[in-house]
Amino acid sequence: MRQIEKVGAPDEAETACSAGSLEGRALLTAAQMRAAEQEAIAAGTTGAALMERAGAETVAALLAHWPDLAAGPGRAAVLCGPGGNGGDGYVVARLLRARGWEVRLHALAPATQADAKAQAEGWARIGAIGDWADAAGAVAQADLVIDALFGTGLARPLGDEVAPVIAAMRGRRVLAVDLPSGLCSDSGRVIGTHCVEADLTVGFHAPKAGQVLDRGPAQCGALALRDIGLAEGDAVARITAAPQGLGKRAGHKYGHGHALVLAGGPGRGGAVRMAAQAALRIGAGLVTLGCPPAALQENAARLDAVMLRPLRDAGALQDMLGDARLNALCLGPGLGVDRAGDLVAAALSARRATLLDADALTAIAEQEELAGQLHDACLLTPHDGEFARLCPDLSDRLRGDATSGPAFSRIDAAAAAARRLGAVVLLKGPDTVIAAPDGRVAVNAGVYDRAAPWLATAGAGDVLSGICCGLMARGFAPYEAACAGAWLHVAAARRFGPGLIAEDLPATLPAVLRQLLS
Ligand SMILES: NC(=O)C1=CN([C@@H]2O[C@H](COP(=O)(O)OP(=O)(O)OC[C@H]3O[C@@H](n4cnc5c(N)ncnc54)[C@H](O)[C@@H]3O)[C@@H](O)[C@H]2O)[C@@H](O)CC1
Ligand SMILES: [K+]
Repeated sequence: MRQIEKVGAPDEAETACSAGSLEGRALLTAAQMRAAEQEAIAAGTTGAALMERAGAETVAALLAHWPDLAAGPGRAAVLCGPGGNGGDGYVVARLLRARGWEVRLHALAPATQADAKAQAEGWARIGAIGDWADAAGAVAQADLVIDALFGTGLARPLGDEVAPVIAAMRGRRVLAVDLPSGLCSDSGRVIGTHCVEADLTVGFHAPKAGQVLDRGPAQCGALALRDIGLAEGDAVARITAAPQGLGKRAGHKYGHGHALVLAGGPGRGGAVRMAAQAALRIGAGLVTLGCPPAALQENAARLDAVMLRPLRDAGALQDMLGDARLNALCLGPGLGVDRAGDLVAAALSARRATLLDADALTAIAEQEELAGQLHDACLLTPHDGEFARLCPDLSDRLRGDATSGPAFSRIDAAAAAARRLGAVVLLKGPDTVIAAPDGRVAVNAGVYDRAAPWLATAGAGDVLSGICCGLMARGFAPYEAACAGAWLHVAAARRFGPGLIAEDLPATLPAVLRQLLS
C-alpha cells in the first residue's frame, strides 16, 4: 500500500499527515464541510476568497512535499471539473504559471459554479483551456498532474472519457486537490469504477471521512491538510488519540479490576491466553482464565500470572459471577460455537462490562434472543465477516456497488449497528471504526501508519480483545476502552515493527505505556 510507504518513510518531514498528526482530529462529511464554508461566508468572507486560499495552500503544500519541484519550474497538466474543485484548479494553474511553470490546462466540462466560472474566465485571459480529448497527451508529458476534477461534490461515477486520462497518470506525480476524483468524500469508497490514484492529496480545513476510510488512504497517497480559515463545526467522527488515564494509583490489585476471560476446550486456548496476557499487561489487577476442566492442564503449562478456574458450563459461570469483583468479561476467542450461546446468555444476564468477539458474535448472530440481551456495558468487536453475520443488511449496503455519492460508509454501518444493538461496536479493519449507541464515533486511522500491515497477523484481533477487556476491568467505559485499546494495539505494532506476531503485542505494551506515561 503506497501511502504506508510514504507516511513515516524517510521523507516524513515533508509529509503533512502521519498517524500522529491526525490524532484527535475531527472527521467531516461533505455536508459538514459545506456548512463550515457557509458559516465563514455568513461571517464575512467570500467563496472567492476561500477558493483563492485553497489554491494557494495547494501550491504551498506541493512545494513542501516535493522539494525538487520547488527548486525549479516544470511542466504541469491541470485537469479542471465544473465545480468548486475545478475552481481551485484554475487558481493552482495561475499560481504555478506565475512561478514560471509551463501549464497545460484541460477542462472536463465548462465551469458552472459561480466562483469557478470567475476563475476560469481569469485563466482564459492568460492561458488556453485545452480540449478534453488532448488531456491524456498533456498528462503523459507532465512532471506534475493536478487533479481538480471533482471534490466533495462528486455525485455519480466518473464518465468513461476520464479513463484514458487516468491511465496516462501512471508513472506521473499526481496531486489531488481535496480528494482524488472518483473517491466519495464521506465513505472513502470509489463511486463507479474510475478513480484517480494520487501521490499527494491536499485537503482543506479538516480531514474528510473518505480520506481515512476504506479505499481513501490508498487513493489519496500522502495527505497534507491545510488550514483555509474555517471554524471548527460539527464532525461525523473523531480520530482516536493517545489515551489518557492509564497511570495507576498505588493500591490493592483488586482496586484495578478483575477480568474473566473465557476459553474453549483443549487445543483452542492460544488466542485466549494471548487475550488474557494482554488484559494483565494493560493493567487489570487480576485476570482469570476460565476453561473446561479438560483444558486446565494445557493452559496451566502456558500461563503463570494469569489465574485459572475450571468452568464446566453456563451454570458454573453463573455461580462464578456471584463474585462481584469480577468486573469485566471477555467471551469469544476460541470459545467454541457449541458452548458459546449458553455462556453468552449467562454472561449477559450478569450485566457486567462484557467484550464479545469471534464465536460469541456468531452465537449472537444466530440467536435473536441473545442480541436482545445486549446492554450498554457491552463491547462487540466484529471483523467484516462477523459484522456481515450480525447485521447483514448494513453489510450489504457497505459491500454493494457505490453508484452515487455520498455512499454508505463504515462509519454509517458501525453507528447504525451500535444504535440497533444498544452496545458499543468496534468494526475491525485498517480503518477500525468504533461507535457508541449514543452516536459517538471514532476512527482509528492506523492506515496512515506503517504498523498496519504487520497487524494483519493471526491472533492480533484476540490481543485487541484482551486489551479492551483489561481496560474495562480498570474502569474504562466500553467506548473509551475500545478507542484506547485500538490506539494502543496499533501503537504496540508500530513500536515492534516488521516481523510482528500476535504474541509480541502484549510483550510490547509495557514500552508503549512507559512512553505514554513518561
Ligand atoms: N466547501 C468549502 O469550504 C470549499 C470548497 N472548495 C472546493 O470546492 C469543492 C467542492 O465544490 P462543489 O461543491 O462545486 O463540488 P465539485 O467541484 O466536487 O463538483 C460538483 C459539480 O460536478 C458535477 N458532478 C458531480 N459528479 C459528477 C460526475 N461524476 N461527472 C460529471 N459531473 C459531476 C455536479 O453536478 C456539480 O456541477 C471542494 O472539493 C474543494 O475543492 C474550496 O474552493 C475551498 C472551500
Ligand atoms: K480532485
